[in-house]
Amino acid sequence: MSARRALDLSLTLVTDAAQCGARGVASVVADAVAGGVRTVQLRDKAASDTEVLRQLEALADAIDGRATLLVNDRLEVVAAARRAGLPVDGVHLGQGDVPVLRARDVLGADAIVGLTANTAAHLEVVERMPRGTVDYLGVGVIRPTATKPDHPPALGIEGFARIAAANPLPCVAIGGVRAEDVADLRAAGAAGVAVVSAVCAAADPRAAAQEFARAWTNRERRPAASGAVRPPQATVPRVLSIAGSDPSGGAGIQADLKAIAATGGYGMAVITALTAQNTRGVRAVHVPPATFLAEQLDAIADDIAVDAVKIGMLANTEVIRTVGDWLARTRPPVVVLDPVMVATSGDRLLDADAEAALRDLLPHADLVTPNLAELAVLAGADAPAGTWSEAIAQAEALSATTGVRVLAKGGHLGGADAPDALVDAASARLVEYPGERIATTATHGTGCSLSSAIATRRAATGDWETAVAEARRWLRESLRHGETLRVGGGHGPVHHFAGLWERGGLATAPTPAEVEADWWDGIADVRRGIDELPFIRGLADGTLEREPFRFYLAQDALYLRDYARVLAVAAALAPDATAQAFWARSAEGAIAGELELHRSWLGRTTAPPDPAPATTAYLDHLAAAGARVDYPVLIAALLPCFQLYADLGARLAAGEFGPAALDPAHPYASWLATYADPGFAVANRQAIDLVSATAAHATPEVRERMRRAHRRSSEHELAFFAAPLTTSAIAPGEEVPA
Ligand SMILES: Nc1ncnc2c1ncn2[C@@H]1O[C@H](COP(=O)(O)OP(=O)(O)OP(=O)(O)O)[C@@H](O)[C@H]1O
Ligand SMILES: Cc1ncc(CO)c(N)n1
Ligand SMILES: [Mg+2]
Repeated sequence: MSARRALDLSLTLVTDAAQCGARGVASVVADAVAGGVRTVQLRDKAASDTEVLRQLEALADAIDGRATLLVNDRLEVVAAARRAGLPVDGVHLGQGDVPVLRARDVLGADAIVGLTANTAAHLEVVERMPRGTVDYLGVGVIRPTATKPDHPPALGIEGFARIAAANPLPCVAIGGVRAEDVADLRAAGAAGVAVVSAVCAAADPRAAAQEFARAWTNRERRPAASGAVRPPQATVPRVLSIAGSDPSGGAGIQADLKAIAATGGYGMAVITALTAQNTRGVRAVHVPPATFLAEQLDAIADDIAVDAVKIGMLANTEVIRTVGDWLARTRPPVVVLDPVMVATSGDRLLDADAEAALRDLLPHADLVTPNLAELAVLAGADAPAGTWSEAIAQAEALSATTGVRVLAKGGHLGGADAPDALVDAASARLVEYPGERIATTATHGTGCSLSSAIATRRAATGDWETAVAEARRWLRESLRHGETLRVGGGHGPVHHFAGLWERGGLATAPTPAEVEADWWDGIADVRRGIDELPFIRGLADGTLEREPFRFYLAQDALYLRDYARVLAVAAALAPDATAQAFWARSAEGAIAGELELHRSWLGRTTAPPDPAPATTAYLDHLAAAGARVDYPVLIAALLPCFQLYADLGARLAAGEFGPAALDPAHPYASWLATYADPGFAVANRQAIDLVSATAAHATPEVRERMRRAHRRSSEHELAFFAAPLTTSAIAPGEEVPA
C-alpha cells in the first residue's frame, strides 16, 4: 500500500464555519464530498487548538476516506492530530504562516504541505527549496472575492496561467472561482480549483460541488477558451493501457505498448487479465484478484501524471467496477474505452453478464471504439449493423444517450471498404474516414492497436479528429506490412513498427561516424592486402620498375575518364545542391587528373592501351551502380577511390612505409605528392561525410547494400594495385620519365 493517498486536487473545498451556518461544517463537508470534492481544507482562524482537533475528528468521519483532509495553518494541531492517529493528511500554509520547511520537518516526508503563492517572488523562494518540500501551490485570487477581503489583486485566468507555467508544482486556482471558469482554468494548467462560498454558502452543497466536478471533467466538450494559455506539457505523452495480456503479442497489452511507442508515446500497462491465446484463438483466461488490479492502478496514480488512458479487455463486472472507481478518483485527462467483448477469433473476453456494467463505465470515457458487434450491444440494437449507414445510426444513438464520442469501426463490414466514423452527438459532428479494405489476414489486435494510437495522438495533438486520422494512417501502414512478420497460422498481428523501420527511424540506426568506422573496419583485410602488395612497397621505397609503374598510370588514366562519368551521374542524382556541386567538382577533378597524367607521365602521343581485366571489372562495377539510378549505392561505390588513395597518400607522406618516400629525389615523388595533397584530403572528408550521412539515414536494407558496394569497390582497388605486377601482357610503350 502507498504511504499516503493519491493527492487529487481537482476540486478542493476550503471550509468557512460562518457560511456553513447551523448545518455545521461536518455536514456540509459530507455533502460536498458526495458531490465530488476530493480535498478538504479545514480553515477556522477563530477556533482554539482543542476545537480544531474536535472538528478534525468530525470531518474525518464525514469524509470517510473519500477525500484528502488538510488544515489551514495550525501546524502544531496537525502534528498532534497525526500523532493521535487521525487521518489528517497535511497542512496548507499562507505566506504569513510558519515556514513550509519547518512544516515539512515536523510532519515528515509523507505529509502533504501546500503553500499559497501568487507572485514571481513567491515562486523564486519555492524554487530554491529542496525538492519535495512543497506538494502544491494555491494560486489566486482569480476573481475579487468577499470571503477574503484583504486579498491581493485578482490574477484573472491569464495571470494564473503565467504562474502555473512558470513552475513545475501542481497549482490550484483559488479565490472567486465560478463553475464557468473551471474549464478555462484547467486549460490554463490548473491541477484543480478550490471553492469556499460557492459550496459552503450553497443551499445544496452536494449539487454545487457536483456542478464544479462536472465542469472539471467535461471541459473537453466545451470549445477551447480563446486566449487560454496551454498548460506546460511533457513532450512525450504518458499513456496507460488497462487491458488483458495476449502472449502472442498481437493484441491486448502487448499490442497497446507497441502502438503507443510507434505513435510517439511512453507506454505503461496495468494488466486486468491474462489470456492463453495465439493467432488462432483464446484457450483460457485467468483473472487475478481485483484488489491487485487496484494496487497496480494506485501505484501508477500515486507517482505518475498520466496524459491518456486506453482501456481494453475488462473480463468481468468486478474488474469493470474497480477500473470505474479508479477513473472516478483520478479522472485522467483522456480516456479511450475499447469495449472488448469478443476476440477476432470469436472467443468471449467479457462475461455475458458484465455488459450492463460496461455500459455504466461509458460516462468515464471521452471516446468509445466499438466494432460492429460491440456497437450493437452497447446501443441496445437487436443485431449488428449490416450496412455502414446502419452502423452510423447506431453510433449516433449511442453517443446521444451517453454523451460520449463514438468511433464506429467498419473492420467487420463485408465488402471492399473498411471505413471508420467519429460521432459526437454533443457537438452534432460526424466525421467519416473512408478507406479501402486491405487484403490481409493480419488483423489480430487492430482494435487494440487503433484505440491505443488514438489515445496517444489525442494526448499529443489535443484534438480528437486529428488523433483518429493520424492513428488510422499509422494502422493502415501497419496492416499492409503485417504478413511480412510471419507470426502464427491464424489471424496474425499487424506490423506496429513497419512505417518507423521503413523510414529508418530505428533506434539502432547508426550515426554517420559509426557508419564510417564500421565500413572502414569492414575493409581492414583489403587495406592490409594493399599495404603488403609488392607494387605499393616498391612505390614507397622507389624500387618499383618503370614498366609496371607506366602500366599502372595508363590504366589509371583509363579509369579516371570513366570514373568522372560516374561521378557526373552522382551529381545528376544528388538530392541537394551541396551534394550535386560536390560530385560535379569531383567529376571535373577526375578529368583534370587524367589530363595531368598524360601531360606529365604518359606523353600526348601515347596511344591509350586496352583496359586490363582489373580496370574493366572495376569500371563495370561502377557503371552498374550508376545505371541502377540508385544514388545511395552509387556514392558508396564511388567512395573507396577517394578514401583508399587519401589514406595511402597520407601514410606514405608520413613515412609509414619508410623514409624513402619522403626523399625529394624519390623517382615517383611528384606522383606521391598528388595523393598527399591537402586539397585531396578535404575532398575525401567531404565524400566520406556525404556518404556516411546518407547511409546513416537510409533504411537498414539500403544501408546494407551501400556497405556491400563500398566493400566491393575496395576489393577492386586492391586488384587494381595488384595488376601492374601480375598482369602478364604489358603493352609496350614509351619510356616513363623520372
Ligand atoms: N482489412 C482491413 N483493411 C483496412 N482496415 C481494417 C481492416 N480490418 C480492420 N481495419 C481497421 O482496423 C480498425 C479496427 O477495426 P475492427 O472493426 O477490426 O476492430 P475490432 O474488431 O475491435 O479489432 P480487434 O480484432 O482487435 O478486436 C478500424 O480502423 C478498421 O477500419
Ligand atoms: C487480451 C486481449 N485483448 C483484446 C483482444 C481483442 O482483439 C484480444 N484478442 N486479447
Ligand atoms: Mg476489438
